[in-house]
Amino acid sequence: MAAPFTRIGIAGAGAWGTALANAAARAGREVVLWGRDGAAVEAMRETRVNTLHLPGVELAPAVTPTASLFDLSECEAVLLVVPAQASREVAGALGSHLARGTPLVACSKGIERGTSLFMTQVLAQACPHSPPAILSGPSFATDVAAGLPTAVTLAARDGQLAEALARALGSSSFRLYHSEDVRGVEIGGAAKNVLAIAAGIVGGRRLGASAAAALIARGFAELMRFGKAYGARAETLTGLSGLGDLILTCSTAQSRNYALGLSIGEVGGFHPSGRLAEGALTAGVLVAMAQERGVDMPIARAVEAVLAGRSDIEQAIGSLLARPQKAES
Ligand SMILES: NC(=O)C1=CN([C@@H]2O[C@H](COP(=O)(O)OP(=O)(O)OC[C@H]3O[C@@H](n4cnc5c(N)ncnc54)[C@H](O)[C@@H]3O)[C@@H](O)[C@H]2O)C=CC1
Ligand SMILES: O=C(CO)COP(=O)(O)O
Repeated sequence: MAAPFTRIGIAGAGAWGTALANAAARAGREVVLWGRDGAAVEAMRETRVNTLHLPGVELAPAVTPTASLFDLSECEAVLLVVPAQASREVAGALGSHLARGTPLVACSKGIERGTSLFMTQVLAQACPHSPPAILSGPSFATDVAAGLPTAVTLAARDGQLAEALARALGSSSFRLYHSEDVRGVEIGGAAKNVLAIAAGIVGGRRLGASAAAALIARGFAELMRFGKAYGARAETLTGLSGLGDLILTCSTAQSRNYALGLSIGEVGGFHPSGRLAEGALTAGVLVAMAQERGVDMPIARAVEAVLAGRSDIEQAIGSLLARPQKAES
């Protein structure tokens, strides 16, 4: 029988971790929310607001903030919600605290640089006694925190586990679909962030709504090609975590990745804002992995070249438009 998941741990008290903590509380769970910054956690305990990352949103009464990883040891499942590149470090530190078999759900969107591993592969290595799962889909932290209707996908290799976790975290405003296609779900979230930077550049350069739509459609073709080459199912890539999240993130400056592209398009160069934009960290490894399997991803390549300073925007746009005409695929 699946665990009842009475108590859920959240490792990472940024915008998304805090929003997920409230969502889990809304689903009727007891929630322990871990953040690494002791002073910020203390302030959260006193004010019941995560002023730094999710201002204006009150923590639900069932959420207990803590700066001690030990406090996650009683949790029946833990959501890992730190930036993708920090996932190995935090999952490794969690390992000694979690009971054997406690599911660990990756909620970040990226691919590990240096190893080219997807998030659940990183978790499996760093925390080998926990079955890994992935939660991803079109969902801004502010929307989820506000209780606006949102739908995402939760995947685990064990379909019964995915279903039980989805049931434990879901509510009328936060709907979770379950899946066994772990790879498909994690690829969609990682790739769409890179493509969203391109969409932002198109917006910042004022290239028009037609170009924006073309970018999404051709970007989706790249995501599909990459996903198929790495073992994703087509129906996952066309679902919430693939096409759904691509459309969301390529459409509004509410996305930090789109906003980064917007500023590049407007200003003409890459000036890091200090806000997390996972696509900027994923672009290089995504393009390298595409190349390795012979997958053509011209838009992702152009984003990577701009971010690395090897190409300016006019060159990047020019190289995309100058590609030889070909059959649509
Ligand atoms: N904000 C959003 O709307 C959504 C974000 N995500 C994903 O969630 C992940 C986290 O994003 P956000 O929470 O929005 O970022 P954020 O910038 O709001 O928060 C990141 C948190 O991680 C912590 N952190 C960073 N490095 C750490 C380390 N080495 N050890 C421990 N903690 C560390 C920071 O202190 C901070 O609390 C990203 O992969 C993002 O793509 C997914 C869906 C929605
Ligand atoms: O993943 C997200 C929405 O689904 C959040 O996007 P950004 O990280 O670009 O803000």
